[in-house]
Amino acid sequence: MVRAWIMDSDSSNQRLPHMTDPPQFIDLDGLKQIGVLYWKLDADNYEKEGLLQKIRDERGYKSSDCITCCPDKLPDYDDKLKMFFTEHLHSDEEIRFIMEGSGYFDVRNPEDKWIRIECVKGDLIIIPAGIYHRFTLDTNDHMKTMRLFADEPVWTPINRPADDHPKRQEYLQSLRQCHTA
Ligand SMILES: CSCCC(=O)/C(O)=C/O
Ligand SMILES: [Fe+2]
Repeated sequence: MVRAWIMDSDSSNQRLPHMTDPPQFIDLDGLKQIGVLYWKLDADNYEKEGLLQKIRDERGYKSSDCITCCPDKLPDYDDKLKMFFTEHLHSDEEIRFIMEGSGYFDVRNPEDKWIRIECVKGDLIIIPAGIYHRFTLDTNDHMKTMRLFADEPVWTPINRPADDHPKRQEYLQSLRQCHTA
């Protein structure tokens, strides 16, 4: 099952877990409260399993592609990983289905602390539009992921600060509504 935790304040080696001592784990409900959604799929049999297609149909994801993050398969590997790890938001959801390997998606919680989400083969994660986040490989240095998109397969990071961005405002409003409901 996916694990998530509040990160420590050590800014060395982004690929290490960076758990606090003792660890402060966040469960699936805690992730859902900040808009992050998660499913576990059978990465070796997902077409037959049918759950991915069901999620695609329900959430209207029209296109997808695959990206393999590793030194010999990702063009401009160093620059891309730097870009992925630069805190940013997107105007759409970020939907990633891990087909091989592993990596960390970090998201900011309402107190602006980093929550590290450990994603491994079979994990499907949806990071909401407007949340500040970043991505890094872990020390295994390999992750193959399917990227799903509501429309054209376009990936545009909007680096922090982007507090006035409409989707950032919309996201913050959704958190307020969640906590007053
Ligand atoms: C492993 S998917 C590449 C990273 C990415 O698309 C993104 O937006 C990270 O936040
Ligand atoms: Fe992103």
